[in-house]
Amino acid sequence: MRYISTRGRAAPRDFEGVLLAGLAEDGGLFLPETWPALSTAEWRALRGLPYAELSARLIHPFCGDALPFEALRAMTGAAYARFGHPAVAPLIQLDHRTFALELFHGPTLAFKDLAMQLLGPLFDHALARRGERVTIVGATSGDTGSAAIEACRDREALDVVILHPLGRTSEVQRRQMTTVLSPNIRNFAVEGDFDTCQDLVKGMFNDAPFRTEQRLAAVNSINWARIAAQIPYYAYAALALGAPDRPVAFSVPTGNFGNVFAAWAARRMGLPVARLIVGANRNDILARFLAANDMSVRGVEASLSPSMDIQVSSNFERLLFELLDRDPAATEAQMLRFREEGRMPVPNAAWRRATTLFRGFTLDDDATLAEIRRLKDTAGYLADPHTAIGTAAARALAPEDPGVPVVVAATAHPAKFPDAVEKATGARPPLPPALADLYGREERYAVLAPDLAEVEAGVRAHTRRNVAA
Ligand SMILES: Cc1ncc(COP(=O)(O)O)c(C=O)c1O
Ligand SMILES: N[C@@H](CCOP(=O)(O)O)C(=O)O
Repeated sequence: MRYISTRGRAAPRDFEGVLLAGLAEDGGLFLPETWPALSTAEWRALRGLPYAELSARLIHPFCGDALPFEALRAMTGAAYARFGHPAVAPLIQLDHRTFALELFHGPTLAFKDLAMQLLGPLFDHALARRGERVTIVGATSGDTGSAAIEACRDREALDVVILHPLGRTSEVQRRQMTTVLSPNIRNFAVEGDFDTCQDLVKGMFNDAPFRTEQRLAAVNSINWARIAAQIPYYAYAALALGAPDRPVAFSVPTGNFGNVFAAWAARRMGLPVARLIVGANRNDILARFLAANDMSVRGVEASLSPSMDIQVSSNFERLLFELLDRDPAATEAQMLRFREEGRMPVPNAAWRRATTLFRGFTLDDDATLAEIRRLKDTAGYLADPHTAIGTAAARALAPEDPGVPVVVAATAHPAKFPDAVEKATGARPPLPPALADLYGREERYAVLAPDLAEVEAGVRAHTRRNVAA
């Protein structure tokens, strides 16, 4: 399997190449040159498989010769054995046609663990084979950071630097990152929002000498391997509900567009997906795009669903490339204009194509609290604020055909956002036993200005220290 950049000017790579490269050198994102597709009979043959087996079978077509199937199967087996539920990603029925796909039974209680627990061993495998080490730089609005840190801590060939927006995550999210004191981990709190952090990460990748010197790698969903590892849970849910002989819809609380793009990729592989519902908080750029082709940045605002406090969604570029019939020059022109002007006039034909599958939905904080309360009252279900946006979106925008079930990506455990959940329901969700002492642990992080030179200096100081150690 070969991968090409959405901007067309970076050399194509194999799976291992894109795993280690992260962002393409031309600033674009990697995508498979051709999409693997399964026939109806092949999808049927996957029904009833355990999660680890299903994920190995669906991810392997993206790996090609770079990784033998048995090696990948051993990795998925070990990764998902760590999860706190035997189904790994259980499906919970909320009403007659709505289901929550719980993606938060991994070690850091958010959907990021599904991919990140696999990324750690994938990095190890590739780096051991090459005799190399890398510096991982990542940006987080709260969940990617802790999942990456948990997956990469104490791994010999990895140094990790995570940027989070100062004061803009929940306290549980921050502590999950900053209390990990492993010598290969470094946390920076940046005076800015998530978009600032993500921009700094891309700035480091686009600084070619620094990128080479530090041998940078990515754990954000700019890394194709993240998306590939998020595809199987959509198939797992759909197969359980009757696919490929029954279509399903997904409602996905969305920020960086990686999770819903993985659902789009599952559909591209032949899974019958009738609709993709994109849920947003007041940072509603994607909902405005889908409603009225208004892709314009208005500045990130803080909300009760901080992981979705994002305006510049990295993975939108992957969808845009597909909507523009894989025209890299047109994609690059759009992205450069978006960066310069903060708005992107997507050609009408491409926008209309997007709206045949995607619907956008926005929920403010008060309505999010009301939805958390409603779920508790009607289904006895405790949802975190991100998931609640997904369930409200599912009710509002379910397909007209009542025979199509709607699966909501339940992206985080309610205990990660105890203040919001308590405010909505009066009940404070306790942390699971493995994190029960989180508030008593020592924290370590440095506060940095949103300045590329300062951040690069911080990364250098971290990796030098590790080289010396
Ligand atoms: C709990 C939670 N829900 C939803 C999202 C949005 O997902 P994505 O960034 O893949 O769109 C995130 C962040 O990624 C998250 O942490
Ligand atoms: N919501 C994310 C933001 C980064 O998303 P990613 O999927 O690109 O890693 C977070 O919680 O950090």
